[in-house]
Amino acid sequence: MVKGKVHDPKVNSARLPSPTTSPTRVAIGGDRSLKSPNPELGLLHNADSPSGSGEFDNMEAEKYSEELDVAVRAVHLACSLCQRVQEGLVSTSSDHVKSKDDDSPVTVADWSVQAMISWILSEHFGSHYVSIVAEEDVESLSNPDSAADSLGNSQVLDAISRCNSSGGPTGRHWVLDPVDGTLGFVRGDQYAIALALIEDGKVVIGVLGCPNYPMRKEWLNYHHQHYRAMTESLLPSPLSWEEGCVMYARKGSGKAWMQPLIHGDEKLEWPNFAKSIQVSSVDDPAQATFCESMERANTNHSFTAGLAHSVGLRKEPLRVYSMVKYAAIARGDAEIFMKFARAGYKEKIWDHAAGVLIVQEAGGVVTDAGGRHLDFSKGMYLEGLDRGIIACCGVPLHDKIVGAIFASWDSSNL
Ligand SMILES: Nc1ncnc2c1ncn2[C@@H]1O[C@H](COP(=O)(O)O)[C@@H](OP(=O)(O)O)[C@H]1O
Ligand SMILES: [Mg+2]
Repeated sequence: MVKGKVHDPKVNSARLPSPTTSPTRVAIGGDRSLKSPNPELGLLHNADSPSGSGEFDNMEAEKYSEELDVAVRAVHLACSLCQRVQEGLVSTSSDHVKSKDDDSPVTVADWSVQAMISWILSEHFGSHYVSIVAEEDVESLSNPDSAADSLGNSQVLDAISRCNSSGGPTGRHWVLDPVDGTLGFVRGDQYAIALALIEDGKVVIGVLGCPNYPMRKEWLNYHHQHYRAMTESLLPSPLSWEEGCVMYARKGSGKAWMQPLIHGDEKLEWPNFAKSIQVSSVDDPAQATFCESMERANTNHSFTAGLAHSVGLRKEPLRVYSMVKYAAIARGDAEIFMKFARAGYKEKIWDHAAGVLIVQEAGGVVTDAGGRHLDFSKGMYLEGLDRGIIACCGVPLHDKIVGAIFASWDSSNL
């Protein structure tokens, strides 16, 4: 059994980069730094703030800056934790992977990340004020065959069980997928840590950690383990193959940001910067890359192949696990993401909230197959979702795909 690293001192003492070019950094380390108001919180909204903005813009830019700051730092920590667990998983047996009631896999990383992020949010904002909707429930941990013995202590179980909100149309709810794309995670491939804040039914901040995101978009096609070995042998300096990023956005800012993931001891010294990201400007289907779930069970590959053909997409689909697909759209590394789950499957808000906001703020469009915005106000499911999800870098491609769905749906066997 892999040991849980929720309170790993090395992870907790890491200093996280501020999302701006400011040289100032604040340690997330001990309880105090999480509990006390952070004097540097302005750093985040400085990054958001349009130049020459007036008082109103400053007020707008300050909105959610504290939440975003805490969330970005928490996701960085979660990424470090997952990287260590994944390294352990791929080098040992599948003993560390458990199955939930629906047979989907779950690992100690899922519970550890959920416990850690729940604990960070509660320490910072007060456990009575924090509502968290998250993928893992504490019942699966009570299973004698679960990883509970490696997590063990009651504080951790408390932190996990605090994530028992089911969201809804009013109030503030944090939404967490501790390890999205668990199959990718256990196979040593792509996965994501997704944290979003929903207020009165709208996603207002989104943070997506993608620990295995490659530095070259072509490498998204390769299994993570393979490209890592390949780049180590091909590239001159060890830093060249550094990978992984944390992306984030705040609703209405019209901007999305990306920080490189901090690695090992470099956590303490890593230059402090965040880079603005934008969707691709490609609107010619022949030039566009579309991505979709790796798993046939999660989306209908033959329906998307038909759509691709009818709108003139020429490239092979990019099949990637997890919300890394939203990350690829937001970074401009792919143009389209489509998902058509089998009839009866209800999409969960934690599988989309963070990614949708980041793509939208990076300039993209995300709707259901009927062209309507996704509704995050109905609890833990995307109730009312029309058939599937379409994320595009821009309106021209989006219109073409929604038009093609309209034209072909009735003749499909979906
Ligand atoms: N039958 C199904 N149809 C559609 N989506 C499914 C599904 N079963 C699981 N999923 C969701 O698809 C996510 C993985 O997406 P992808 O296929 O893009 O990698 C899973 O997230 P988790 O891995 O967090 O459980 C899960 O929520
Ligand atoms: Mg998920």
